[in-house]
Amino acid sequence: HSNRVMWFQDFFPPNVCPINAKANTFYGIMFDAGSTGTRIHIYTFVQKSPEDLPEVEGEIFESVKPGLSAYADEPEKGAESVKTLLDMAIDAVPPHLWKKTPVVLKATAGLRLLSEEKAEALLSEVKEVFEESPFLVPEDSVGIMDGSHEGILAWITVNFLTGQLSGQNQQTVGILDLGGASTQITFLPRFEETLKETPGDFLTSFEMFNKTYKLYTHSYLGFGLKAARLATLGAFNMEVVDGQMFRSSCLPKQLEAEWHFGGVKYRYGGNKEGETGFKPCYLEVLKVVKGKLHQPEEIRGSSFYAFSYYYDRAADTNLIDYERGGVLEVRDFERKAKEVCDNMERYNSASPFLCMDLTYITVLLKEGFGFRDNTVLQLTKKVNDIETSWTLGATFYLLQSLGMTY
Ligand SMILES: O=c1[nH]cnc2c1ncn2[C@@H]1O[C@H](COP(=O)(O)OP(=O)(O)O)[C@@H](O)[C@H]1O
Ligand SMILES: [Ca+2]
Repeated sequence: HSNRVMWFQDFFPPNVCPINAKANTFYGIMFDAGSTGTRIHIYTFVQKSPEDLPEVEGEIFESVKPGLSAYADEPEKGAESVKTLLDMAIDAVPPHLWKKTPVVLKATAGLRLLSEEKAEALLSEVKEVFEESPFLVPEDSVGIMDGSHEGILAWITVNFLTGQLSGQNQQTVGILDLGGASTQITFLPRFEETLKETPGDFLTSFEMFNKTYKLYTHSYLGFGLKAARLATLGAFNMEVVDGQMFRSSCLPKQLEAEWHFGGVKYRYGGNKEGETGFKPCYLEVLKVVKGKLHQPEEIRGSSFYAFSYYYDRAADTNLIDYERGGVLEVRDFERKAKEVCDNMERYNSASPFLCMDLTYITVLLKEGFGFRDNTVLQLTKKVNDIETSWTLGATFYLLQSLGMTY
């Protein structure tokens, strides 16, 4: 690579292109169209020399709710929510770099669950918004991301930010992402046995920063926290009959309410007459999870980074500090689930789903992935002030494919 010209050199005269000054700063804009919200990440990078990995100098982050899938029947409105966020990038990126700054939107599980027609309508409206912007719009700039990429790119992000992708002694960490509609698990297998025991479609080779990683990764569609709520209520993927009521022992007894997800309205409530509390709730949730997930032996003893709803629910219940995150064991989620579910009346002010959510997280970790009670989870929202989201990995991948980094 030694002869490669840094990409910016051809539009600065050589005498004003000081390699160590701001000229080697570049930007990337990545949209995360998640099932519960749309987010923009505007990254600033500095590449000090072609031999080093680029450095992330900063990130501007903003989000809107609901997610694109909530606009399934009014795609222009969905695209408008993207436009609002993109306008921020106009202010954040210096005008002379607009044309060199790529903008991409990747949608995840919310759009995977829509019909192809509705998803396509939304994406093509978004594409129009991009094309009217002053930024670089690569081919395939708007689309639905592959589930395996979602896990891999989050793994790249976390391991890049924790310094595991540079230098010699790489001790990579596995990651757990719990979204609204899907959940991902990704790690670098250490044992030959794991590779042998794992179904082929759970293993993906991936090249990043001149290295190839063979990762274990899988995205379980329908196993995100909100999809799991519907599954527990027996309402996931159901034709909802008008006025139909879904009940669960994981909800406060007297509760009756309505909930919108993926453009559908659901009525739900507690077990007015029957049982409520941790035990019956656990059994109810277990039906949703049991036997549905692959359990790699190797992960039982190792520690994982966890974020998204793992983080949010741990922070909501003071298991970790909302700003700083923290370290937990799987059994801490179970302890908290018991506490909340067996005292539901005391907790229902925050969210009526708190008991169900904590129980689902417990069941997913223990009975789904097969983690032990004492498996350690590092709950992290940010590392060095950068969000632990697949979006950073996706931006690296994008810059690499455009020849802007090595
Ligand atoms: O940039 C981020 N950093 C950390 N967490 C994020 C970020 N963006 C979204 N999340 C988390 O993702 C979860 C919502 O999942 P999402 O809406 O992405 O569903 P999906 O992944 O199933 O499509 C929430 O817990 C939210 O806090
Ligand atoms: Ca997500």
